[in-house]
Amino acid sequence: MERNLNRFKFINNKLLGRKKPIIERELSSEEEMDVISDTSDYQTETIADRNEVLKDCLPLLEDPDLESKLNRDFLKMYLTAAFSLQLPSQMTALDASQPWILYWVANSLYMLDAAWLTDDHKKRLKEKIFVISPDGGPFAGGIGQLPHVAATYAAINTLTLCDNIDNSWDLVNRDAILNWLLSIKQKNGGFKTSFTVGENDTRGVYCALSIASLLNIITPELTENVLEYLIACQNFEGGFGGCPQEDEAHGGYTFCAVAALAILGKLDSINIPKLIEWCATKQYNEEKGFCGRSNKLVDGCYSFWVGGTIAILEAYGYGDYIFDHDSLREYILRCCQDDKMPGLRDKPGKRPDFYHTNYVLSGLAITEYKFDILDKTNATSIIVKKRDNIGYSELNPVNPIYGIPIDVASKIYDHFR
Ligand SMILES: CC(C)=CCC/C(C)=C/CC/C(C)=C/COP(=O)(O)OP(=O)(O)O
Ligand SMILES: [Zn+2]
Repeated sequence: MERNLNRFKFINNKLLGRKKPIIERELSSEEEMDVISDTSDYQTETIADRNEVLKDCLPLLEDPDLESKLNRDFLKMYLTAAFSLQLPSQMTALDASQPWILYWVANSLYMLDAAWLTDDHKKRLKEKIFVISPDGGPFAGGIGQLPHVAATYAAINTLTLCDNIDNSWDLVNRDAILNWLLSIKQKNGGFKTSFTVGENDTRGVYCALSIASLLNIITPELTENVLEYLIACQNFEGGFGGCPQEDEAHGGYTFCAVAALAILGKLDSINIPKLIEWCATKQYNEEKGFCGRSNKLVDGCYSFWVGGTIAILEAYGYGDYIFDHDSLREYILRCCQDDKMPGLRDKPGKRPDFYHTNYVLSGLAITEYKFDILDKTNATSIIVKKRDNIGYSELNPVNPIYGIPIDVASKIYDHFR
């Protein structure tokens, strides 16, 4: 047993993960019948971790006294407190992510009820963004920091949610943002996160294209080689890794690649059936929610990263029932909220936070609507219909490509055209 454990640790540490060689074999249909996933004899860290999660989730999923209902008022209290209370000191770790916090809070409030994001909130959000970057962009994560593509994405989404309060959309320096995006563009079609430094992966591509399409500053120079870069990120699993020809498929990087392809109007350039299969297999039967990578743990934020990817596919006509909507709702409503702690969380045992509140809520909104698109060359022209026979949490529908409500995305798009 001890020997086995060491062997599995060796396999886990040295062979699994990003360096794992890929072995694919076609099975005959008879062989397929014999393949039963039976891990009962083995104990690996992965299996032990998942069993712990199941121990926490199953009682909540099966509790007859627990109601599968969103506690909207509790969430409102949690989100509005962000405007009046000093944030806890542990949040200094997010010092370079200030526009992200603003976006998560504003977006969550707006999804719950557009009127809950008041004009006073909007003015304060807008002021904060322009205090960080008084020149109107590109935007940094905090005062005195370098402009960053993810901070600029979050800042533009926040200003979009603020609905041009005090004419703030016209204070955005679109020329400076375009020139800066071109300065972080790489020859291989990717984007670095900052000028000369930072990561180059599908997050950068998505943020750059999302910003540029909302502000109407997309040029041929900006999109040169981007399609080739994204196509090369889809791997044998069907999902997308962060970088071309390199990475394990991951829900976050897959969302970024698929949303970027939608903005380019090029979803038909990838292997859609494999992508659908990969997305569908990220939902666990037992926990009912999504994980972000094969054999990893369920996490509420993938309700959006994977659920949003599926909603994009649905909008572009690639299928209506790629995942089990009712099951995801059960995971979200029973395992991601708690009547003692406001806010939404990754999984039972974790503390709620603004990031998970935003993406779990966005995922919940996605379960309640059917997605379609009016004009495939305009990613803000997504439309929705309420799904039949599914619960309703009175959430404003989200445009899954931009991660903001449909109405505000199309409003800023129209403003700059
Ligand atoms: C717009 C933008 C910048 C989007 C970012 C998308 C993205 C990459 C999201 C992933 C976030 C996440 C939960 C990472 C955890 O990885 P992990 O390895 O700790 O967790 P795992 O075990 O679930 O894979
Ligand atoms: Zn998460």
